[in-house]
Amino acid sequence: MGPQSYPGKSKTRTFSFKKSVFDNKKAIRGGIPLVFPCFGPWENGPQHGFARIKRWKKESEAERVNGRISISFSLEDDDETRKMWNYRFKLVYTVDLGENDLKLTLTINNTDSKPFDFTTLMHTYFRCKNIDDVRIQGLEGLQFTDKVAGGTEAKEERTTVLVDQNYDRVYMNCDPGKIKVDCVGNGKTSVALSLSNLTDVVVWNPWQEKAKAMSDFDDEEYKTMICVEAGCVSRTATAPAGGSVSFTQTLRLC
Ligand SMILES: O=P(O)(O)OC[C@H]1O[C@H](O)[C@H](O)[C@@H](O)[C@@H]1O
Repeated sequence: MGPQSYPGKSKTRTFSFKKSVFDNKKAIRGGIPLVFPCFGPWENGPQHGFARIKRWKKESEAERVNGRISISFSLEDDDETRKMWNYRFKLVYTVDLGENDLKLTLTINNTDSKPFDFTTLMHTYFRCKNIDDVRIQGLEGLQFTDKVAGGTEAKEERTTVLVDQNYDRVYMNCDPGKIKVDCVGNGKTSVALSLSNLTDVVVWNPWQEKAKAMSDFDDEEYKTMICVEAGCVSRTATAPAGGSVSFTQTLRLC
């Protein structure tokens, strides 16, 4: 689940795929799916966990304050989630939209009497006019795991990252206020990320061959999307019994 479009200045900035259907079985490809409690392949359940395929409830009515609109949704454990992962929890996701920014906060409440470990991520799909123009700033000097190269680690040397092939990298220990994605939306827009507790950023585009093999991906759609996903995935986070942990990403048009 996640906002399916980000209508800053009346233009759609995030991306939804033509072939995506929400059926509670498979994740939607587009918007900002929420990954929890496991990023990547998961031995107990579906890839990236169950949060993105479950139907969430409205937690509060939409509220308009000082030109912003905000609404919260929640997801609690049920028989199905406990079969995969035997913990009680309540996730609260707050979407707070201003004229030029979108603030997304995921709070993971552990309602159980034992602590649990998890990984989580906001899997943002940005729409772009042309992937060849997209540039990502703020990754220079970071260690990354290259999943396409079998999980090898390397250091990013470039000040500006462009994606021109099958790309799946987990950048670690990111500066929470430095990452910026240029030339998204209409091709002239930049979006700056401001992160709290989300220390990793995954950059993903499956490129031509891999996209062709994916049933919910049109053959040419890889050219008009880039995923820049803020998460806590290279290490697990812990929610203590009865406690909570919050993660925030703000996307600001600049
Ligand atoms: O196809 P999905 O389950 O939605 O995952 C899409 C992608 O998500 C992340 O970016 C992972 O790093 C990739 O390895 C994965 O392929």
